[in-house]
Amino acid sequence: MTSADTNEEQAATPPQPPPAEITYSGQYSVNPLAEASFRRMCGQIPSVLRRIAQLSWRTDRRAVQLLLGCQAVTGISAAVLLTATAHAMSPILGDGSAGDRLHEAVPALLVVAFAAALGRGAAAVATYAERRITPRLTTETDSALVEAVCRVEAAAYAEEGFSDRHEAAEMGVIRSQVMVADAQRFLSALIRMVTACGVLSVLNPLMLPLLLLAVLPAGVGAVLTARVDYEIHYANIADRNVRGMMRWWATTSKYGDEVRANSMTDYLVHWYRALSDRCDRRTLAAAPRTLRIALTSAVAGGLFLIATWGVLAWLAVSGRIELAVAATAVIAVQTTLSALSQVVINGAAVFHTSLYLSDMQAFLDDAAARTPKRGPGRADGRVEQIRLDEVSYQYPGKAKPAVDSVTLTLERGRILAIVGANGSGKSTLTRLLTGIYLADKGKVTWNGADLASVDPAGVWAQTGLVPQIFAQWPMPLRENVTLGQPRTHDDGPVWEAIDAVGLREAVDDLPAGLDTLLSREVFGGSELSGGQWQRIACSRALYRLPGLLILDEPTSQMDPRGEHQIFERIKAIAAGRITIVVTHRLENTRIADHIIVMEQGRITEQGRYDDLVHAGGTFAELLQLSQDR
Ligand SMILES: Nc1ncnc2c1ncn2[C@@H]1O[C@H](COP(=O)(O)OP(=O)(O)OP(=O)(O)O)[C@@H](O)[C@H]1O
Repeated sequence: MTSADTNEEQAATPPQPPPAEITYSGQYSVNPLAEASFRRMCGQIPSVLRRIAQLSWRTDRRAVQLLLGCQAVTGISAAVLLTATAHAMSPILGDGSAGDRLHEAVPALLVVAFAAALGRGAAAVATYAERRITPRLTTETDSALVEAVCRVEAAAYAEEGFSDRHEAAEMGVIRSQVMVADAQRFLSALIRMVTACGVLSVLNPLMLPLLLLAVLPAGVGAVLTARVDYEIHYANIADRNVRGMMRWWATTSKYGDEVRANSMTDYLVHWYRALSDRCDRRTLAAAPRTLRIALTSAVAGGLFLIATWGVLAWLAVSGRIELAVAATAVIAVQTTLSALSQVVINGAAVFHTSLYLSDMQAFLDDAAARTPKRGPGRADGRVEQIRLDEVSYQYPGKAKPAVDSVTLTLERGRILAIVGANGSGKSTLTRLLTGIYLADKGKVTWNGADLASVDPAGVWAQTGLVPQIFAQWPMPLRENVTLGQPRTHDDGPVWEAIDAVGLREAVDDLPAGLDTLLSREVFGGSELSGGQWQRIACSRALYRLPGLLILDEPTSQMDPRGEHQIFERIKAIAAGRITIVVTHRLENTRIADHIIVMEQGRITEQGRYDDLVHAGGTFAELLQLSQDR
């Protein structure tokens, strides 16, 4: 092929398609702030301070007490400092020699120095207290979020907006790293400001309203800017969510081979950049608005500030206040101004935090409401029989049920095989059998108890599941088998499970045997092959000695020896449990006592292997196709 051919071919190739436009959708797509008034937004600050205080109190009471104590000391020292300054001014600006004036002012100046030192000391201790609270508060918030997601009904994952709201809630965790510091700075600035204002209003009542007017525009500006930031955050949630997922898929070593050998790097980078650009575009589009807000508030604030200084000069020049009082007023104005700007900056930060905390709390509340609450029933005793009566299940947003009016009885000691085309509902059926999903119609019973009213923990304690796509936990091999639920103090049963799947030799070859960390990415970790991982997945289900053993394509990655060994094992232990095998390798269904064939969510054929082979139905057709090479 000539280079001209190559160029022609390249020119004919369509450009890289952009990432799909995904919007944070459904009932949660409405920005809660869009219609909120400025007053309502400011009104959120006290309630978020209360929330932060409650969270901190639960984390470390003593540190909170220390923090509050420091705030009180800050207020007292600020008041003492200004009052002592006023006392020092009279002698300093009075008559007499410089030495005499200074001498007379010394006691007041000493008080000033002491109050300043006390204020600084209180600030340092407050920072220490905040640093005691923040890490644990963040960990607590983060862990609560992880736990909430792990504990919801599995059906929630398929619901509209669930993962986007999870992403939005993550921002609350990030924000929790700064919220105590923001709240602490806000409170201490507020205390300093109130104190300085008090002193100022004693000196001259006119000064205070003017000063408030000087800072008010900055406050309004900061809150409006926080509102714009939140709007952008809100608009970017869906893209950020997808970008986060894409980042993991693109960079995890698990898919490294596929990314490279299928030349996906360029497209993935293009995707990632395109999503980031989309987020940036929204952010940049808002920049003129924030600039307008900043300029307007600066101009308004500046005008009021000029008025404040003008009034102070007029009071002093016209002799309405003494020079000493005017000098103290200058210091009080400066103190109030700096405290006020801190109040505004940190108040806006607290307000900003409140937005993300509300998202996080809403998600946590929603997740708590979605934990399985199925009634007081218990699935006690070994499971002897599972029955499905006219069971149907439809995924949210899907037009047709994934499982449609299925009736079936499973008995202990028997093996059921489920076969059928892709998407015919086999995996969904296993989720219904185990109560991972609850049926929309009909009922599933374990030993006669309806799963809709039974605590699922008891059901899952009796279940061993090898799913089609199984987890490869970055944990030591032992925990990959026991899943953190050891049956004995020794490793005997672990080795038994490993022997059952023919993995002893491979484990012996690992650098630390059962202690080997199964994660190539971690220093000292090792990696297994795909088939070896699948054997681990089988061993963990066997290790549980479950009453219900479900194997969904358990040997798809195994060599024939491994596959044979697993099926021999399934047969050998079948007497003590209900066994379900989902498979596309129809030869493997020979071990089953009963086979069901699923099509579009329904059971269309059932019987034993020999009957179905000669029935001339779907099973026979699929078997023939699998042998037609
Ligand atoms: N989490 C989900 N959310 C929405 N729809 C789903 C979900 N999981 C499965 N489905 C849909 O339900 C139907 C049945 O899927 P299921 O996974 O049960 O099929 P299957 O028979 O196990 O397929 P396969 O042989 O490919 O594993 C399919 O149409 C699928 O698109």
